[in-house]
Amino acid sequence: MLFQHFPGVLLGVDHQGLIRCTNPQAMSCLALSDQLLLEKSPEVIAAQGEAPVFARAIRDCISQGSAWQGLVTCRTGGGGMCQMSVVVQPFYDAGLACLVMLHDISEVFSQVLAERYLHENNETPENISTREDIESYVARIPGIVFRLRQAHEGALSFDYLGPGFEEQTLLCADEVRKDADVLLNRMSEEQRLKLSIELAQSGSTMSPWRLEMCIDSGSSLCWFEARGVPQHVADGAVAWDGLLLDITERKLHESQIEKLVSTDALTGVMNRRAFHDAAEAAAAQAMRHGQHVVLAMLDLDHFKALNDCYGHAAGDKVLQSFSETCRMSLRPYDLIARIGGEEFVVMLVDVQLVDAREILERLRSNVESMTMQVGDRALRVTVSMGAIWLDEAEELEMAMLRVDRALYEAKHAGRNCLRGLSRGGWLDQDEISASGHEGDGSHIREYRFVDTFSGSARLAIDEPSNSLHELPEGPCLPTPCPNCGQRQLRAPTTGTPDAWVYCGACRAFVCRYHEAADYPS
Ligand SMILES: Nc1nc2c(ncn2[C@@H]2O[C@H](COP(=O)(O)OP(=O)(O)OP(=O)(O)O)[C@@H](O)[C@H]2O)c(=O)[nH]1
Repeated sequence: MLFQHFPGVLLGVDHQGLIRCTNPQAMSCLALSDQLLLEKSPEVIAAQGEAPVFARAIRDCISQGSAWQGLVTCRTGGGGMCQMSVVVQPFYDAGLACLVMLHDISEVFSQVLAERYLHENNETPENISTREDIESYVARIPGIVFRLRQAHEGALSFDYLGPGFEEQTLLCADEVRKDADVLLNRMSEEQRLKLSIELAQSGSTMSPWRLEMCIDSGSSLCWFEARGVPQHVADGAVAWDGLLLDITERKLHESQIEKLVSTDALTGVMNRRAFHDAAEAAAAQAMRHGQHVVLAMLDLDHFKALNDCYGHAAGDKVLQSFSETCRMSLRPYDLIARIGGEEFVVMLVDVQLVDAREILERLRSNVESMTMQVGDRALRVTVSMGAIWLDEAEELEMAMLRVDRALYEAKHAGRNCLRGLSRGGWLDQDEISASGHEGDGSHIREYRFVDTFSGSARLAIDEPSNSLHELPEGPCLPTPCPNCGQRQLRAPTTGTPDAWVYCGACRAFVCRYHEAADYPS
């Protein structure tokens, strides 16, 4: 009985997930015969790209008894497509595990229009039995039925907005009907643009469209899945019959799952996988805008000993406090991730190079002064850090290798310190010192970096622009070094009288260019 008279397509699915029975509407609505459907999985009727969601809904229904409602673009026997509202529900009878109920939303829409006609004219169209029938039919359809019309000049208006719109969107249906912008203005710029692209494509190819959109009701954010089927209407304009389905709960669930898989459970910071994606995106964006990006690797010192002495639970507590200190010491848009047991990475985006050193130093010192109470003891830890700034177009994997070497240097140098790496080699922190040179009233400060990796020297000038100037590998000056007498003085080829001159023998900046070279005074 139920199968014969159900006002839509019904598929009975067994415990293996295969269709066991259908109703006559499968043929009349989808033009699919029993031969094509029986013993197949229900997702065979779903259009490409839609099948996985549909298959999962059926799997979950069979294994967990959970029901599902959604919209699926289905293939019809004639080679066409249609938008079906789908309900998957457990059904333990006659060897079945669940029922799949499908309603064609265009069909629903014509029923809705018929209902309106019925209401306005107080007449009964031939194909409709009673208003109660239609109302109960429409009530079974999940979502808000609409007809959206686009006039020739592109203006959008709603011919029809079904019941439930006001409760779900908290917007006044009458106002939205008069002016679609009342609804569209609640969407982000990006989603409005997506919608207009979908509508333009759908209007020109007369194919269905589908979009997930977020509507800001003022007091909350609601997610909807919208689908529309186009048709030409009387005045030659295009109208879409469609459904808005509230998917807020699903979106919330998805974002919780996303958070779970991207977050380190112990510390709440990002895990390695999430960091990789976020760091690549952040670095690419910063590079596009000409901003500096600094990557640092942090490793707690003697953590094994701490675990051995005070127990794993105390170690866990230290990791949590350490993460919290990182969060508090950095800006909200800097990235922090735990990539191993007691190993973390930090990415500072849009940072001036000299500031980066100060930020990381402050973090190191905050960790040093942090105390954690374990029983009657106050524990202290220290952290070693390696830091590099990212080169343009450098792969993140390569940068991770470089920063790992910088961290190794920090451990090697006695721990609880920061070591950096220039483009060519190590920046030995002990050698980094502000020379106090203030230019002539300008804000130029000079830093000395001795590159112990390659043995050559670099001169970094902290100008207001924070740009880094490397000492070119120019020829030796003929003058001997005022310190050691060796002839190994080098100066920038663009050397101004006040530029620093580096002695390869002393491995230090020893004098100004005009003091060393035959500079015309
Ligand atoms: N409590 C706790 N310990 C962890 C966790 N993950 C890794 N560890 C421990 O962290 C310790 C890391 O030890 P090592 O790699 O030898 O490093 P270290 O003792 O910090 O020495 P240095 O890095 O050289 O200063 C190991 O004992 C791991 O068992 C965790 O989630 N919780």
